[in-house]
Formats: sequence, C-alpha cells, structure tokens
Amino acid sequence: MGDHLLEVDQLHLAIGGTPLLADLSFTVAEGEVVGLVGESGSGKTLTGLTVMGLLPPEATVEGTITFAGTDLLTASPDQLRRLRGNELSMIFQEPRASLHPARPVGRQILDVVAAHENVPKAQAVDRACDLLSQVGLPNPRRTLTAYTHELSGGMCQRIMIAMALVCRPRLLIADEPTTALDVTIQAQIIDLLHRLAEERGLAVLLISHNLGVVSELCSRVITLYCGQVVSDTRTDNLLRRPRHPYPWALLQASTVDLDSDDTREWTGIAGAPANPARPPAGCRFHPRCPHRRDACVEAVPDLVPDDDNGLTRCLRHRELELTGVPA
Ligand SMILES: Nc1ncnc2c1ncn2[C@@H]1O[C@H](COP(=O)(O)OP(=O)(O)OP(=O)(O)O)[C@@H](O)[C@H]1O
Repeated sequence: MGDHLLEVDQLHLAIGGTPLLADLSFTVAEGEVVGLVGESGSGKTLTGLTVMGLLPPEATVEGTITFAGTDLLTASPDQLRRLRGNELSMIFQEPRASLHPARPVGRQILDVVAAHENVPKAQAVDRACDLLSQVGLPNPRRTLTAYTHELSGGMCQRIMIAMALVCRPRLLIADEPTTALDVTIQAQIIDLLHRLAEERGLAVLLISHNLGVVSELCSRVITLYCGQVVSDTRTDNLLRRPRHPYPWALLQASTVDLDSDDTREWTGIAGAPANPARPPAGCRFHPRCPHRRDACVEAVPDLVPDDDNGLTRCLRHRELELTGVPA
C-alpha cells in the first residue's frame, strides 16, 4: 500500500456530533483517475473537503489520510500548507461562484501565481497566459482582462482548472466539474481533464453522480452509500457486472448508453437514501435492496475483496448475478 499517492484509511467524520462518513477507506495511485460516485447526500463532497482540510471547525475526524507519505491529520501546519498549497488542489461545481465577479480573472490568477512563485510581474503574466493556453482558452491575454460575466460557464471552469494547476499538483479533486455545464462543454472539460492527467501524470479524484462522465474518464470507480464505500472496482467491471446491488441499481436507473451523447445521469432508484446520522441496522442499503435476506438486516457487512479484484460491501456479493450495461 506504500506506493499510493493518497490513502484514506478508516475515516470517520462527524460535524457538530452528527456522523456523516463512516469507516471510509480508499486509495488513489500516482497518475490514477478515479471516480467517486453516489446519490446526493452520500458524502462525496465531504470526502473531498476532508482530504483538503476544508471542514468547518465543529468537524471531528478519525482515521488516517496519508498523502505522499504524510499523514494529513497529524502533520504540522507548515507541512499541511505546503502540501495543500502545492501538491493537492480541488475544483468545484459552480466555477463562477469560486471566482470574484468584480475583479478581472487575470488579477485572480496572478494572485495565485504570486502566492506560489516568487517571480517578477511580467513573468507571472507569461505563466498565467501559458496556463490559460494549456486549458484551451484562446487569446489568453484578452481573457486575463475579462470579468466572469463576460465568460461562459465552460470558460470559467477552464480558468478554475488553470488556477488549480498553478502549483503543479499531483492530485486534483474535481467535485462535479461539469454538472453546471451543457453537454457539449461537459465533453470538452472531460477531454481537458483526460489530457492533463495523461500529459502531466496528474492523479484525479473525480466526484460525480454522472456515470457517463465517470466511465469516460476513470479507470476505477468508488461508490459511496450513506457515508460508506460499498464498492471499489475497475470501471469496466462495474459496467459489465456490478457486484453490489447499489451500483447495480444506479446503473439500472441510469440512462447510461456508452454509444450515445446523452447526459447519462441516473434518474433515481426506488426508496429514499439512508441518513448517515441514523443509519439502518445491518447493511445500510438493505431497506432499498431487492436482494436482501434476513442476514442483511442483522449483520454489518465489511468491505471485502470480490471476484474481480475489487472490493464490495455486501454479504451476498458472490452469489448474486447482477447484470451490467451492454458494452
Ligand atoms: N457542514 C455540514 N454540517 C452538517 N451536515 C453536513 C454539512 N455538510 C454536509 N452535510 C451533510 O452530509 C451529507 C453528505 O453531504 P455531501 O455534500 O458530502 O454529499 P454529496 O454526496 O456530495 O451530495 P451532492 O451530490 O448533493 O453534492 C449530507 O446529508 C449533507 O446534508
């Protein structure tokens, strides 16, 4: 396990005494592009914020988060600043909300460059232009003088990605980076992330509820349900033959079609998501699971190796024959 860039182990998170993430464990290797999926409220964003150390003061965290060999939960403030400022970056769903509306975007990018690199202004401008070209923005010098209201959502997201790249991160946590964008622009942002991952060896943790996005970009998918990992497996295996009834239900409920350009968002599955503050006894998914047995109500399943070299949290994962989506 030592060669993982990020290793989250038995993470428990509570905010104001309310448990929200439970026994969460996963890894991301150097250069790996991994999806983190689940319905709204399953804990995806909180997982990203916990790794970034962006939690409110009333949060309590247990477990370990090791990034490039350093435990982020016990590291000194200096170490954390260095890692979180330089090697770890996060981008969010609403790029416009992350940018200041009354300052030219160039000023905001130059602030980030200045915070990371001690270079003269002309060189900082060159560096900002170079980053804007790298994220596919035409006419970077003109873009530097623009305000967010003059730019499209896709352009704002490219600018956020450029700002995340200033510090040459090894891991980018991208939280629903395409959700607020129309389908054509979504595809362009996915292509951009794909190119950056390949060219820079950048590891990406892609948070999404969109199976299409995840299947195009990610080699592995981690599925969260009610603050827990229920499945962690290669994307092709998940699509071909899910081992856990929750990702299976997500696939069935989705309009995933690997040959079409539709938005491929899942349309919801029967029943309401369980509340991590008051999780059901036994398997947290059992109240919604069409495959449950009495044992599922009583015993808490562990996340265990499955027959695909993945991990599954289901007592019945070896006996269930769940169908995926056509290749
Ligand atoms: N600061 C907070 N204080 C208390 N509860 C919170 C806080 N932030 C999030 N939660 C709760 O934690 C749970 C997980 O939230 P999170 O935002 O991680 O979900 P998500 O999977 O990212 O969902 P979405 O797709 O809607 O963004 C939700 O029930 C949410 O209401």
